[in-house]
Amino acid sequence: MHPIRLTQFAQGGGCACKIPAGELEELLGGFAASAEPGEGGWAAELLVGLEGGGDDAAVVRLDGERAVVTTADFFPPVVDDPYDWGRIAAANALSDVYAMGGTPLAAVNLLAWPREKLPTELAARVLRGGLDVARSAGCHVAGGHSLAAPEPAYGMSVVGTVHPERMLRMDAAAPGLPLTLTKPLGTGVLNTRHKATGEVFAHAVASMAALNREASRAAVRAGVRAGTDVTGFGLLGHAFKLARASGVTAVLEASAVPLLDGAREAAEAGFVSGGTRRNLEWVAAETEFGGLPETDRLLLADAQTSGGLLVAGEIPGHPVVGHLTAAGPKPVVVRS
Ligand SMILES: Nc1ncnc2c1ncn2[C@@H]1O[C@H](COP(=O)(O)OP(=O)(O)OP(=O)(O)O)[C@@H](O)[C@H]1O
Ligand SMILES: [Mg+2]
Repeated sequence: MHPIRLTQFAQGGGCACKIPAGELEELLGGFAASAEPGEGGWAAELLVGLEGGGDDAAVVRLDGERAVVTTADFFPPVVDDPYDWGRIAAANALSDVYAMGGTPLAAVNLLAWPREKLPTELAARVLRGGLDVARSAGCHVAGGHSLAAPEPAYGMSVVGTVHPERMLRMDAAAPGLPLTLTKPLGTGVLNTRHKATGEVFAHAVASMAALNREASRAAVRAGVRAGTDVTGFGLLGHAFKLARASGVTAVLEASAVPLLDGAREAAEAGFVSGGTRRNLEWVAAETEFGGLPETDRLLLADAQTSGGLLVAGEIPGHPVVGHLTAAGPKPVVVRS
């Protein structure tokens, strides 16, 4: 077990400590509609903003072939190892650029650190993890901001580019398309177990620290136009957001959804975060579950940290977990 258990300094955990989806939408309601330019007008055309429930990142057009993608993400420690936490947080922040089909160019660190409680040397290892993952993505880490705070938090703001006609948008999914998921679910329950017991799940760490770059490139190459990444709102929450924004119904085949080893056992043993339970509550009214058992519902709602891409289309080598139909009575249907 790690000598200093970073997860014990966090109340919540990773993407599971996001403000619940319903509350966030209430908070942001009217934010997009009220956005009128000042006297000089806008400096650039906004291609993707908060309309329709928001997307993974904001996108503004530069010209006919290039647009700028911008996003930010930071969260408390999800694992005890500082270097791994840094890698995971960076992969997660970069992921929102990949979720738009873009290429990250430069990032700046966002760091909150309880200076009296934790040694600076640990913070340096967190930043090192972030730097190593960003470098592997070909993305500069060229600055940042640091804050003394009661709880540690780390992440990045990332800027990238994307072709304006080849983005993976939340609102461009169409009936008849398959749904592909590029990483297995279960990081939420395994992180919750890690926080409670100190057991290390190396395969979950490897999955969270892995970039969504290849999946994103393959999707864009395959002509996919709609997608998102599966993070704090779980597969169900993100599938709902995609279906709602596109005006379609997402049909998920529960048995086709891959799980990390040990995820089902962790869920059955009760290592379920508050975030996951709130996800399930949020989507319950929008989802037709049939007779799907509670554990399976929780796993489909499991709040992921640095999860995979969910795209409307096929990516060779990744499982199809459902398909899209014309809008039915519910935006999400789960078949057992
Ligand atoms: N404080 C905020 N002000 C304005 N918009 C916000 C704020 N917090 C979240 N949003 C927007 O709400 C939407 C949903 O946020 P969320 O963090 O779930 O998206 P996300 O970045 O794709 O998440 P993740 O990083 O977990 O993939 C996004 O469009 C995001 O930009
Ligand atoms: Mg996202």
